[in-house]
Amino acid sequence: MRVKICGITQPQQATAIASLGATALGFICVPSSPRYVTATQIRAVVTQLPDNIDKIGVFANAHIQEINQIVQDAGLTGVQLHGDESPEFCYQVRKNFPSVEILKALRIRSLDHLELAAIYAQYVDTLLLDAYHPQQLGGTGKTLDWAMLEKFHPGTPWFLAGGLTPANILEALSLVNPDGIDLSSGVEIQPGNKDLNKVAELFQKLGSRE
Ligand SMILES: O=C(O)c1ccccc1NCC(=O)[C@H](O)[C@H](O)COP(=O)(O)O
Repeated sequence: MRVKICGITQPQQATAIASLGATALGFICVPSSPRYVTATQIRAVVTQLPDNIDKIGVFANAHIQEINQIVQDAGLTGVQLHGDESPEFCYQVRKNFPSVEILKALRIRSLDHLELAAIYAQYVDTLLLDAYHPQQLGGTGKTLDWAMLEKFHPGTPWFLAGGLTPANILEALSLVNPDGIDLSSGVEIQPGNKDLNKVAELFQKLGSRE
């Protein structure tokens, strides 16, 4: 299973988290976020990481030119669209970056909202389901209703996100069967400062399933 730790800001924490078992790291390219990092800061982290770690930039309602510039300057291997991007916009991004993984985050409010997944699945490589929060776009610590996702099979690989922690991950995975999981605030001391003990506990819990 893919494991993405999101909201990385510090090079030493990135390499430690990769060594613990993360397969992907996320960098928040949304200026209003307390976890925001510039392309220069991301590059400083990315150059320290092994090739097999996915380096994913998280954007929200950004212009395609801005995404383009940051992908190149930072050395990203993936782009996560976490705002209100339309399927058409996702398709444009997909066409612009044929060798970059494109992820669309859907902030799920209700069962009806899940129907969007089938539409977006046609235009992106991967979906990410996050919890809806009226004021914050992401990193909220709010969980989804996992029982609602028991039969969720969008036809494309997907990550489960939203309020996952070392304490609740096994319960979540007993109900839901995603291709990957994404955690941010559940493994943090404060926004952008990851708690390596919690990350280690997460991988210990995941290891106990095998
Ligand atoms: O984390 C942020 O600050 C953020 C800001 C704006 C857009 C997206 C953001 N995070 C996206 C993520 O992929 C988080 O990992 C995801 O929302 C889960 O967060 P959490 O509930 O804290 O595990």
